[in-house]
Amino acid sequence: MPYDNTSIVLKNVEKKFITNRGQITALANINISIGDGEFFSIVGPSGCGKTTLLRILAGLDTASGGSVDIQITSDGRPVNSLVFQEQSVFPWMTVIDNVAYGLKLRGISKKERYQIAEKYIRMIGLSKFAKAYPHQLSGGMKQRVSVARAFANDPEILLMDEPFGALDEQNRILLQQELLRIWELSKKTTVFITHSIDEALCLSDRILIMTAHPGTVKSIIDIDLPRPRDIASIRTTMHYNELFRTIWLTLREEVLKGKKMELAEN
Ligand SMILES: Nc1ncnc2c1ncn2[C@@H]1O[C@H](COP(=O)(O)OP(=O)(O)OP(=O)(O)O)[C@@H](O)[C@H]1O
Repeated sequence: MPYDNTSIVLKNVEKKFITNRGQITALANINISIGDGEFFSIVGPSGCGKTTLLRILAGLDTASGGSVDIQITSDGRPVNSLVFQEQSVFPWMTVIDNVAYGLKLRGISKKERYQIAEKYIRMIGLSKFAKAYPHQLSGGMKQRVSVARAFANDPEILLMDEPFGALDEQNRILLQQELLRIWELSKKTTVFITHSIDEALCLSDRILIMTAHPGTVKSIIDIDLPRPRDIASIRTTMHYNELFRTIWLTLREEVLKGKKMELAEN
């Protein structure tokens, strides 16, 4: 691995849930090391445990077994920032107050937090809406506000659960390119869930492909496409197409397995 330090180390992570249909194993035997500054994506069939894994990394849930080690910051910055697919903006706050929210919790003065928030609002192209309330924004715009808030927090680790899932294609490409640019500048360790092979390929250093239920590591693929990346150009390369094919063939088996299991359950 090309990283000097690891940021996240998962050993034999397991997650079981008790449901009214009995105990289910959502995750089993997860062993992964994510490098400091790495862009690491996770793809897998629906229900394979991607969100569960991210929630464990975020500390919103605990593993039933195994160990989760995450590098801690010493300078009081938050360890992680989480961006969900569903928009997680506060409806009673303006755009700028939403973006500056994490900074306020850290006791940063209003002047400074507004300066930082304005920088990220500019980056996501919403300067004209800084004083607007979420109900005045489209779904995609609200999604961009959550992304800006995550960056403004300046966390050690960015955890993103399909952050662009609700966007139309044009805004999605713009934000992917923006995320690439900000990531290349900041080199934040990023764990990114997506259903899109293309999105994972354009953004990542490595892609974890998970098995269908229970979620385990099927394969981890190095994405050795050159950086800095331009999304439009990278898609036209032969290597992109080869990687796409490899990932799809690996994932396809699991998607079909997942569908068979679903049919058997019903
Ligand atoms: N709180 C919970 N209680 C019981 N079962 C749960 C809970 N959270 C998740 N599960 C189950 O764990 C499994 C993994 O769910 P998870 O949401 O992590 O999958 P996913 O890969 O993110 O799915 P998708 O791609 O559809 O978003 C599923 O079978 C789900 O039903």
